[in-house]
Amino acid sequence: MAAAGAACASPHSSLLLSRSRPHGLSPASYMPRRLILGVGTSAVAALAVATAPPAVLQDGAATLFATAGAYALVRTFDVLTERRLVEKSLSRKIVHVLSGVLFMASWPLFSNSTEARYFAAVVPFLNSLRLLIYGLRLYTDEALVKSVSREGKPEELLRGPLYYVLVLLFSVLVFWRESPIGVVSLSMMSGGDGFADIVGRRYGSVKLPFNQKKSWIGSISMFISGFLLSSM
Ligand SMILES: Nc1ccn([C@@H]2O[C@H](COP(=O)(O)OP(=O)(O)OP(=O)(O)O)[C@@H](O)[C@H]2O)c(=O)n1
Ligand SMILES: C/C(=C\CO)CCC[C@H](C)CCC[C@H](C)CCCC(C)C
Repeated sequence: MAAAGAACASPHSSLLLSRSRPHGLSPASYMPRRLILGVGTSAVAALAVATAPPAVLQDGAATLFATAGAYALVRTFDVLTERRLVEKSLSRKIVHVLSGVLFMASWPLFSNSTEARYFAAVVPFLNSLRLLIYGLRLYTDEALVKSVSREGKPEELLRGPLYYVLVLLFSVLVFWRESPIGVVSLSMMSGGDGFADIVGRRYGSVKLPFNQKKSWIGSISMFISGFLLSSM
């Protein structure tokens, strides 16, 4: 099994083994070993295929995991702001950064099937429904409003946060993991924009000549963090 595993791990190991005769082995004793290795390798490959979970199960589990993660993220920052461990405006930006970054980080959990992107799209879709329901005040969710709004008004959910999850939804459906356009755009929107705020608000005393609300350091942080994130 270990030998077969090693042969699987490196495609050359099986070739090397079949060309060179190990010391102390007669051709007679060596031949069956070659045979066993060959059979073992294909058996392990067949076993791996047979025991792999069906794509639909894998994608279903990944969707559940990411949906629960999104819920936990918002709850965590609600608790942190409630206990005054994190400032409200900082909490909103951290949720902004982490939502996109962790969502992209969850993509490898999905299978390679053609339907995988639709499963992944369920996560921003559910979150957009959630923002609509609470933003329109059909129900109330204090935690969500506190974690992602500026002033604590439910209507605010229908602006920045809703546009944000709709961009995630669009990018997953159109670009998924296959195009760098999606990854770069989401990295800029989540990481770049979030870091521009976090750094710019604290250290951005020198403003851009054409926009007095934005600073040089904030804009530079946006490009650097967006670039680093998309290259990861
Ligand atoms: N290039 C940038 C972007 C942002 N900022 C800083 O981050 C703050 C928020 O910027 P932004 O994220 O663009 O604004 P919003 O999220 O729309 O607004 P809010 O201030 O309500 O968070 C700005 O006021 C500014 O201090 C900056 O210095 N340079
Ligand atoms: C505060 C926000 C934008 C305005 O600046 C972001 C709002 C985020 C949403 C309420 C939650 C979005 C969750 C993502 C769709 C999925 C995250 C999954 C991950 C595994 C945690």
